[in-house]
Amino acid sequence: MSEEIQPSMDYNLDADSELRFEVEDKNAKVYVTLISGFAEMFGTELVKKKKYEFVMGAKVAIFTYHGCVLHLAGKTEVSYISKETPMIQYLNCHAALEQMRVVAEEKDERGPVVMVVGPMDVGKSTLCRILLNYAVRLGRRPLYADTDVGQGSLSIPGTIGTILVERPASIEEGVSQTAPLIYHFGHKTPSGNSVLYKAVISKMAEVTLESMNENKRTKHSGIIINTCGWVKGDGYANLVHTAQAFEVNAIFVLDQERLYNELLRDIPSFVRVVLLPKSGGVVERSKDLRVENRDLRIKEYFYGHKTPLYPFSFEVKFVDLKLYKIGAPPLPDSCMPLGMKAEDNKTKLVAVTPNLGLTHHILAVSFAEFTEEDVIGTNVLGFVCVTHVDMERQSVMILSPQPRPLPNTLLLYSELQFMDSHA
Ligand SMILES: Nc1ncnc2c1ncn2[C@@H]1O[C@H](COP(=O)(O)OP(=O)(O)OP(=O)(O)O)[C@@H](O)[C@H]1O
Repeated sequence: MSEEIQPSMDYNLDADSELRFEVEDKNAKVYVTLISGFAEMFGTELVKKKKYEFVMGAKVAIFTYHGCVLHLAGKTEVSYISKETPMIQYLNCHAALEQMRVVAEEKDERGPVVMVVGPMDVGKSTLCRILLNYAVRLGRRPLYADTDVGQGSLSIPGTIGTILVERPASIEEGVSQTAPLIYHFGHKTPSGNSVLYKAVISKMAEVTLESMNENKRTKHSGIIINTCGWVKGDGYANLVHTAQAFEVNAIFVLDQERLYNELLRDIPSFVRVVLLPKSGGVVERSKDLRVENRDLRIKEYFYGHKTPLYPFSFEVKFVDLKLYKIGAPPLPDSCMPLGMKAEDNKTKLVAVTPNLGLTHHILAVSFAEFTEEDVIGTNVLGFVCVTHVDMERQSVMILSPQPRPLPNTLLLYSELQFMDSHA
């Protein structure tokens, strides 16, 4: 078989410009090397002469403040240099946050808590990554809270979480996922259960803010909060709730003037609300691609990304499972017990009797041992996937990152599914 000759080319970038490219081919491998000068990818500096590998799905911008030469080898979908980037504005935002951190240090107060908002595909996650990278490059130790349940970066979809950021994101693998604090939500969009979403956000915010008191460096460094692209109606109400719960002191609004004006109207004036342009390079993702991405995140959870992981498969008897779903089906207020609102039902733990419908579903393994505990407000240990339900044997087969036994048997049902094609 003759090997296809791969294109390879040097790109000369002027100061304040970026090389953008996408990799779409399933088997393509694209390599980038910084030949001379200085360059960074979403805030992480490239090491000179090091070869970085990108595979299918990569949508990349390599930016330079001073000019550089980059070598690009392999089949890309598009590759071009752009001089129109909002990086200087993003850098100014970082500088403003840094000033707030200096003041926080002097007064031993909490540093900036900033929320990044905007519609879908405007580069919210990318801006968070840039701001976090710039902060750690200056020796800061900020927290990153990801409240995007659909396309979050800290764990599998259907969850929200917080992580302490101690080093710049890896060029090839993104934001580090070491030891995040993860909360189960169980739906791929906040609209799946808005009451529960708000309750989980409140709890996560409380714990995250409290954790800042344990470490002075983190306290002064602050928090960067990423949000969902759902900005209308209930989605907007969720954003306002998140801002209140985290007691934010700045909001960066990407691309949408309407959202910016709504926030100016509804958020107290001591919160700085800043409108920022989106980068022309941000790539729109179709609905199908979002579904694919969600699937990929779950696959990576069990099977790893660059470094392969080897999950375990074992049987668990129905009697050994304490399986719950959060949120009972809606009842009219008139049918509710005295003093309860229909809303309370949405955060209620409902026992699930195992059945065939569980097949392929993700289950969150709770840290809580008893239902009397605050299960919704307790973070999770990890996730398993039901690969098979055997009604005759009264058991389920599960895919788990750890060998048997389950570290805890209180499991929470998730609407998200994963077809394990490896099994
Ligand atoms: N300047 C750029 N040039 C090329 N690609 C970029 C650039 N900025 C961001 N991207 C890519 O665009 C894609 C979408 O960006 P990002 O995930 O930050 O958007 P988002 O607003 O957070 O999306 P969502 O609505 O799903 O939360 C990502 O794959 C990212 O790598």
